[in-house]
Amino acid sequence: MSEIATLYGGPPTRRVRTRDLINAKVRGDRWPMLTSYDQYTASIFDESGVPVLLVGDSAANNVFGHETTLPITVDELLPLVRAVVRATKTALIVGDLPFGSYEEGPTQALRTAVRFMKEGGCHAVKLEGGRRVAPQIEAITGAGIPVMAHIGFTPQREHTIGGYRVQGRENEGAEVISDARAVADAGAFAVVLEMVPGDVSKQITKELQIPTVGIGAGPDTDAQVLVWQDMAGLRTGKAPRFVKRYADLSGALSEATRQFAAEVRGGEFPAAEHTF
Ligand SMILES: Nc1nc(=O)c2c([nH]1)NC[C@@H]1CN(c3ccc(C(=O)N[C@@H](CCC(=O)O)C(=O)O)cc3)CN21
Ligand SMILES: CC(C)C(=O)C(=O)O
Ligand SMILES: [Mg+2]
Repeated sequence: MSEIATLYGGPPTRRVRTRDLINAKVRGDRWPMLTSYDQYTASIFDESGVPVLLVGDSAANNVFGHETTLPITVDELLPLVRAVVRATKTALIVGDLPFGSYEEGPTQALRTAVRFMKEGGCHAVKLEGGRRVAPQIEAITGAGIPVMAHIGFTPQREHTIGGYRVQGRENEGAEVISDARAVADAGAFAVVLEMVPGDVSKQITKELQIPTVGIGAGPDTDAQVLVWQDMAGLRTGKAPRFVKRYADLSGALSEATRQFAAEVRGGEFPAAEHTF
């Protein structure tokens, strides 16, 4: 029995819907979310029972090699969204709106969200911000497009925030809590809490009826998300403290690559069975 089956109480015969995630919260069932940017990871995560996949603007870092998430464009992200949608059968696919594609106001935000649904084929969109983007969330959900919010540390604002910093350490997290209420009231179906103290995210999770998705927000959120290359150990170097590596893909791929290179140099590959 896969986790997807337990999420909506049956075998994996259809896509997960936002309603299933609300129902999971009512039952007290936690669920995992991962980023994905390509068909092979998407299909592995889908078949492994991850009910929600995020085609993150973090593709800027983890696919295109940028320092920050700021440079990625809608035109660059949409083909990755399409690939992930095409490769999956049951996961709900969320497309992450890039920096600059929704800040101008509700009209721009809705226009971009419609492109994600039409051209990307995803099932929901995500955008960063709390009270500030409540009008955008209202406009998008008003058109029937589910919105996942994202508050706490919002990487698209790192130049204003001043680096990667835990948010909500002052005033018992009053700012983060009021952002959480604002996005829920605006109609978001879920909210990502990034780098928020555990007690603050616990309180938000208890108060809101929509699921909370934590990243560096402690154990008490309804769901947990990680960037897949962090989770699988493909990314090397210093990872954020909230990352747990469940595999060493970097080591495995380096070893395979060295062996291939050595066998080509040594004339051992291709052998007879690889030759027509
Ligand atoms: N590979 C990857 N993983 C991510 O989690 C991620 C991305 N890319 N790209 C977009 C954003 C950027 N994020 C980040 C990036 C760095 C830290 C970080 O370095 N955190 C440190 C410092 C925390 C502090 O000083 O309070 C840490 O140790 O957690 C955190 C979140 C999360 N997102
Ligand atoms: C880390 C998650 C929540 C994200 O926004 C991304 O990967 O772009
Ligand atoms: Mg993002």
